[in-house]
Amino acid sequence: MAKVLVSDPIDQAGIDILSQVATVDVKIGLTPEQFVQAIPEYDALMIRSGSRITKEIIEAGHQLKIIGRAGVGVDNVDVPAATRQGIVVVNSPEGNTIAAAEHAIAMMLALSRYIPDANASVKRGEWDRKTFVGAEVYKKTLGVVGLGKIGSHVATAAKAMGMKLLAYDPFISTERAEQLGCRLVEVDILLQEADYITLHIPKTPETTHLINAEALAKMKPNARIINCARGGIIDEAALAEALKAGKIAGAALDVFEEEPLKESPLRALGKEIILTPHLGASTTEAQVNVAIDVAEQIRDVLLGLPARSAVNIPGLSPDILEELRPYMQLAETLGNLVGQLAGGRVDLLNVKLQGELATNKSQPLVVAALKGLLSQALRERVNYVNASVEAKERGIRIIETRDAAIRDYAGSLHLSAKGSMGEHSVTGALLGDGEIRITNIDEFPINIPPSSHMLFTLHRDMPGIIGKLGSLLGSFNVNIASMQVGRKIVRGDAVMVLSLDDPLPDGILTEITKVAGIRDAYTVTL
Ligand SMILES: NC(=O)C1=CN([C@@H]2O[C@H](COP(=O)(O)OP(=O)(O)OC[C@H]3O[C@@H](n4cnc5c(N)ncnc54)[C@H](O)[C@@H]3O)[C@@H](O)[C@H]2O)C=CC1
Ligand SMILES: O=C(O)CCC(=O)C(=O)O
Repeated sequence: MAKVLVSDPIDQAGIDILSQVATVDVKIGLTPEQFVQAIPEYDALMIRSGSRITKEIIEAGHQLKIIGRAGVGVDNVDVPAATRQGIVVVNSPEGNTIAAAEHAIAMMLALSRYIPDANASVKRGEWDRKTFVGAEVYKKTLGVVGLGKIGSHVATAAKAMGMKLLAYDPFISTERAEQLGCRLVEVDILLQEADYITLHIPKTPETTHLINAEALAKMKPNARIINCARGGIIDEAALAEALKAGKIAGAALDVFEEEPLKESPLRALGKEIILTPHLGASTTEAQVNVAIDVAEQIRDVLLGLPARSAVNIPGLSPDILEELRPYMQLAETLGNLVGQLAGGRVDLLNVKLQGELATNKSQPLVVAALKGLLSQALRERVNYVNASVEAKERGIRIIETRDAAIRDYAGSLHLSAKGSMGEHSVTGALLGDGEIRITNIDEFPINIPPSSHMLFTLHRDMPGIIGKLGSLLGSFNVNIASMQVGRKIVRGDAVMVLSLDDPLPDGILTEITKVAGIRDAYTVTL
């Protein structure tokens, strides 16, 4: 049975789903060293934001097939390292949207009315009504940085509270912003005009310290900023300075440059700052949602099915995959075949998507062809996740072309590869029942299904050659299952394709090329 390691607190609903297909070990609070030691025996790993999955941990996970992040941000996983190792990384893009948005709204209101400090003072036995005179959000301007799922929900709620809305998001259309009642502006305008700023962007090199001393200096003295997105988007030292100097009025932070928050000048500040320990997703509802969402994906991947929210397999959604499934096998088989014909060290793969396959949706077929091409070298180490990375690292150039003209089949795939044994091409298609047919080899027409052991020859079409080859194979005790000749003109160049019941013994290829008229011979194992 497969084994899953759960290294952060996950709702029981998720554990129950995992237990349908795997043995589940819950081990919270592992040190990096303990992680490296533990991980080799696991097929899957399920985490929240508490575990940092480094390259070292990933490289030690020899059996890992999937890392599931029960939440949105995958910045605590070294995704490139996982991709290189062929490990699918999945998340739950929507399971905690509402929880995080509501936390941001709660932070905005709590900050405006000093609720945490007022509450603490009453609990201390005080009755101080002067210190905690707050501000209304009604008719104030909220600047939303990042108008994605969470930012959109925050905008909708804030609009209902009578706030005016600005938004900064270079990847969102003006129409979408207008639909949400937001005026789309540049970041500087937002910083200068907003009374409240709320951040809902991922942490990337571009967004790291987006809110630094310079940005803080542009904000109004009455402005308050909320970060329920990711630590490090705000420069914490600069924020502490700005709050101390009264350059802005307040800040509410749920996320920090380093978590858990250690020694920090932020702790020394008063009612103008609220700090929560990364609670954005911490609602019962969100935790059930993300646990179920991610556990289902882990279960599916362990059962050999696709994941619906893989962050490192672009374009391979289950719907598209379902539609393309029969063609994926075709692409892999042809990739494997052309890779063997072209020899090792392929440096160019040309993939032509023909007929009804000539659409953008067919892009995963290129990945499948690459997977097939690399399978001789990498065996089970290559998969849909790492095929493109592996190809790039090996310097394989990929040319993808589309030709919508319908030929003999509704959709067909033409691959050509240049390698150490020259340039070779194959074309293939599917019969009505989904059976694969190789329809062309090196531009010679044939019609043959792939088989485990195949022999291809390039020869002159002349009497007696088939018989000689048959006798030679017979003398080596190799049984021929089927045979076909493809030629363009009578007595011209031709290819012969043989399906064999047995693998070819060593040395026989040299004997085959000694047969008069045979120029080249290639064996292929599929
Ligand atoms: N505090 C917590 O517990 C939680 C935090 N999060 C964090 O909230 C953030 C937002 O999550 P979602 O709304 O689900 O993501 P999303 O992907 O739906 O939205 C992110 C938006 O940011 C925009 N964006 C990307 N780069 C940008 C840039 N340089 N400048 C401005 N906008 C940019 C994108 O166009 C997108 O519209 C993420 O960082 C996520 O990790 C999410 C859930 C819980
Ligand atoms: O797992 C958590 O509680 C954190 C959630 C979060 O930050 C995210 O989903 O990006």
